[in-house]
Amino acid sequence: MTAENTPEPVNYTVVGAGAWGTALAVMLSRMGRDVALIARSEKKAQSLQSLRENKEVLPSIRFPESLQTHSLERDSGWRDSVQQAPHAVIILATPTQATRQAVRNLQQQLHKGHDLVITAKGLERETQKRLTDVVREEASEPNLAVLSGPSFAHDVAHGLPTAVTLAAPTLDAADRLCTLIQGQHFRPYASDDLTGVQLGGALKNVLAIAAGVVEGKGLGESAKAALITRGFAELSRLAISQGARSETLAGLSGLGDLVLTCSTAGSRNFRFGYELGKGKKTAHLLASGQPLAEGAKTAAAALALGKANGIDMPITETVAQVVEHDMSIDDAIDALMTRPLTRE
Ligand SMILES: NC(=O)C1=CN([C@@H]2O[C@H](COP(=O)(O)OP(=O)(O)OC[C@H]3O[C@@H](n4cnc5c(N)ncnc54)[C@H](O)[C@@H]3O)[C@@H](O)[C@H]2O)C=CC1
Ligand SMILES: O=C(CO)COP(=O)(O)O
Repeated sequence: MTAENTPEPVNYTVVGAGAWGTALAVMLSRMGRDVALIARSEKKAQSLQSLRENKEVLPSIRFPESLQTHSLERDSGWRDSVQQAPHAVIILATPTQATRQAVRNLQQQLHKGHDLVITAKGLERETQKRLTDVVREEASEPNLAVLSGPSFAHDVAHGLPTAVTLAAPTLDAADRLCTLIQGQHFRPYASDDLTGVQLGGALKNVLAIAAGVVEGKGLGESAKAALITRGFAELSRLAISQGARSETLAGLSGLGDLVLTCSTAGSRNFRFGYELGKGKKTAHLLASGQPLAEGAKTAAAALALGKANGIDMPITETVAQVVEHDMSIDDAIDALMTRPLTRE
């Protein structure tokens, strides 16, 4: 290949140095790509850079040499690198409720032609908006995509086989990004259903809290199977009312992720629900530094979206009552089991 047709190297920047951002940055850099992982604070960036691992969330996962860490607090030159790159893939791995603020912070870097990949799973609490809408309000230039699906940070960081959905406005755009984001054991499937992929990821977290409650309260495996099935029905009702396609919801980013997070204490949403099932209250869990459980903030937003669209969401409503208003688990069970009988 001559110098003229050698493709320009892609700039990879991952914003948010928590579990998911770190796992994705490690996965991408293991493929020999240069990756910048951007922490919120300079102190965190320096600690990651000197330890070469993220001890708090992914202990003993060594950073490949091609992974460098920087921060939003100090411009060590990474902002210019993104700004001047002919093509950058910027992966946003901050929590849902921090997404708007994170995009505002990156506005100078978000050029036309750059790809911005959203990986958070939730709805903005105040507005009930999906994150593509939130990001569009703050930055209209970059190409938007969404990465979602059954994928624990821990599994990806350990190089275990993982399949996810990568959605973009067109299948061509999604195909192109899949080739840029795939890893040796990280397999993205292309989709053009941004709505379905986002709503599947956001709503499964609410249902995972309910599944954790079932486990914590000892309600049995039959109850859990019923919850997952009826939960999937209400997830689908809301998502389809917003324009999602049913085949997306039955895929990796919907049913796939629902099954994963409702089945194991590896999920933080499940663990949050488990503690609620054991009688703990939300305020106590938040005060004791419980790790991020996106469903706790998305439940009320999803319920409001459902109400605005005339969609019945009994499980989501019950989770919102338990999380936001300390409804007792016994009352929650009664509320669900004494609803008028209906047809499947
Ligand atoms: N951990 C996992 O297995 C997976 C997580 N996700 C999603 O990824 C998102 C992030 O999750 P985790 O990384 O696991 O959470 P985390 O709590 O481990 O990390 C979040 C990180 O974002 C940083 N942050 C917060 N606000 C920020 C801001 N305004 N600007 C820059 N950085 C900011 C925090 O300092 C923290 O390092 C969530 O929406 C989650 O649902 C998706 C797939 C897998
Ligand atoms: O989304 C995830 C796996 O696909 C991670 O789930 P938790 O946020 O519940 O840990």
